[in-house]
Amino acid sequence: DFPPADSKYHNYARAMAEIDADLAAYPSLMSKQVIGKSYEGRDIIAVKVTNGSATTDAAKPEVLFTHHQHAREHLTVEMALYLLKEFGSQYGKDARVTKMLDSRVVWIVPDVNPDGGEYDIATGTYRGWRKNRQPNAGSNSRGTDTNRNWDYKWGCCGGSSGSTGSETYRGSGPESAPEVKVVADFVRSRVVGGKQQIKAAIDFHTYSELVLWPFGWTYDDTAPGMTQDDRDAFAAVGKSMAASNGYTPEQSSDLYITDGSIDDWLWGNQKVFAYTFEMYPDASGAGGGFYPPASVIDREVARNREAVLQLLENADCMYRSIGKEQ
Ligand SMILES: NS(=O)(=O)N[C@@H](CCC(=O)O)C(=O)O
Ligand SMILES: [Zn+2]
Repeated sequence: DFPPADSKYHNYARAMAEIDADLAAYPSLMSKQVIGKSYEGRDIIAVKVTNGSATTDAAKPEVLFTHHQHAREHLTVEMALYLLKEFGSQYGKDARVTKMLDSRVVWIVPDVNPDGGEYDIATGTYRGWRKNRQPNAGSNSRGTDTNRNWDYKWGCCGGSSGSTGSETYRGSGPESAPEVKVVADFVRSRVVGGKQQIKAAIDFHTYSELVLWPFGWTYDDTAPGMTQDDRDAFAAVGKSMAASNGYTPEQSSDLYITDGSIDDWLWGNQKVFAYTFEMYPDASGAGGGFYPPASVIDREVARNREAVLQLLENADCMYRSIGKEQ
């Protein structure tokens, strides 16, 4: 479990229990589905948040929030729990939240890598673990970096490693990590009538306080599959979200080249306007690096409230942000 001083953080069991309590408290807004299992057999869940009695779901654009791809980035699970609490408690009270839950479907996958998260805290002292806990054939090194395992330009461009011991090991093939296949299959299941219902997404990470958008595999702003309008819409909404939380907005390759990332696949393969948020602390790491004190949780999860609302409000047409309909 977490060290005693950090007992406010939720381990897997406590996070799942908190979510079940939210489901019980807000039955008309929330439902849970198990979308698959981690390598070690833990449930990977998706929580659906919408006013079920409003117009049929078919008419509502969908937005996906994913959390905890990287084991040591525990603040991102707290971010998921905050969103569930905020949506549940503010529906019918806050006009923007109410309007969004009446007109959007929100999917929250609160823990993509539960095995890694549990391993990181299993001894009561943080291990600094990043990857999943899947063994690698012929190697004593465990773990695939799930954020290099998505099936878009996998291993194309020096943005990942082929060495099993590397922190950015891309796996034996695209979607070789069970956790990635589970979430990718879920996203593919949201193609209805040939159209992907999910329009926008945020994958939460720590740290450095950044709002990132694709592509990560190339330094170029535009490329096949990313027109100037696409890029300008990504940047316009990205900059607006960053202005609200004080993070730095940039294309993810401005940080470093990554290949096989979730955002490149969500946009490149599914045309989902997908962002990565790197949460607190800033790039200096002052404030605790991957392990900020529990005292900052409430402030740092609430810091993204406005950005989340802005993405929801833009999700029906991201090009509106650049004065286009497309
Ligand atoms: N959270 S993190 O691992 O330090 N940074 C992310 C950045 C993701 C990205 O650039 O798309 C990663 O390298 O997967
Ligand atoms: Zn990360």
